[in-house]
Amino acid sequence: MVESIEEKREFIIRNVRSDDIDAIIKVNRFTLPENYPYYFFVEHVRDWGEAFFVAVVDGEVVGYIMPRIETGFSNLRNFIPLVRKGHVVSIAVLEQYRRRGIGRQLLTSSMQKMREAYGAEEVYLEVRVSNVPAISLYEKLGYKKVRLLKHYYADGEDAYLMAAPLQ
Ligand SMILES: CC(=O)SCCNC(=O)CCNC(=O)[C@H](O)C(C)(C)COP(=O)(O)OP(=O)(O)OC[C@H]1O[C@@H](n2cnc3c(N)ncnc32)[C@H](O)[C@@H]1OP(=O)(O)O
Ligand SMILES: [Zn+2]
Repeated sequence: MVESIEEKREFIIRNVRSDDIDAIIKVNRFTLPENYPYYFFVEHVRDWGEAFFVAVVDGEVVGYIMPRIETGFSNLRNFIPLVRKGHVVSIAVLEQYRRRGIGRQLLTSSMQKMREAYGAEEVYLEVRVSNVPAISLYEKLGYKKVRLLKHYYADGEDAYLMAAPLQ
């Protein structure tokens, strides 16, 4: 019998740097149909870099979370003034590195900084209704489905808008 001793190499989570952008774009193109122009990544690194994290294994970027901060109506509470909201624009982990806690740690690190560095009181995102792995991760971290966004994606699929308080 051949035994496979595949060691799971350790990952680190660190803040994004400008020279990570090419690697982040590669991860994004491998993992998601929602892609963005180069300058979009540059602006998010520049403006929201304290809450923008990458996961690195053996010096290679294998995952990222790209956030922004917005001011608008609360997704969680009615009849209150405008709030600062973290918006998870995109999160992804290369397939071969999934299910070892990277996505969870990217999300918790970013949510903490949304509050500490930018004063966000809540966080939200959109996710395909068929994306069971991502929805499971979000629910584990306290997100609730607050709205159904019909035909949100270019291919016609619906999205859930999911949101969580930051504390
Ligand atoms: C706002 C947006 O960007 S929406 C789009 C989200 N991104 C994508 O869909 C890209 C493709 N998918 C991915 O990159 C990954 O699957 C991610 C980012 C969603 C999750 O990354 P991972 O590193 O695998 O997550 P992680 O290992 O931290 O999982 C944490 C928990 O989420 C849940 N979860 C993760 N993957 C799955 C799955 N395939 N099935 C069920 N539950 C899952 C589990 O509860 C898991 O905990 P457990 O492993 O102890 O059971
Ligand atoms: Zn969004």
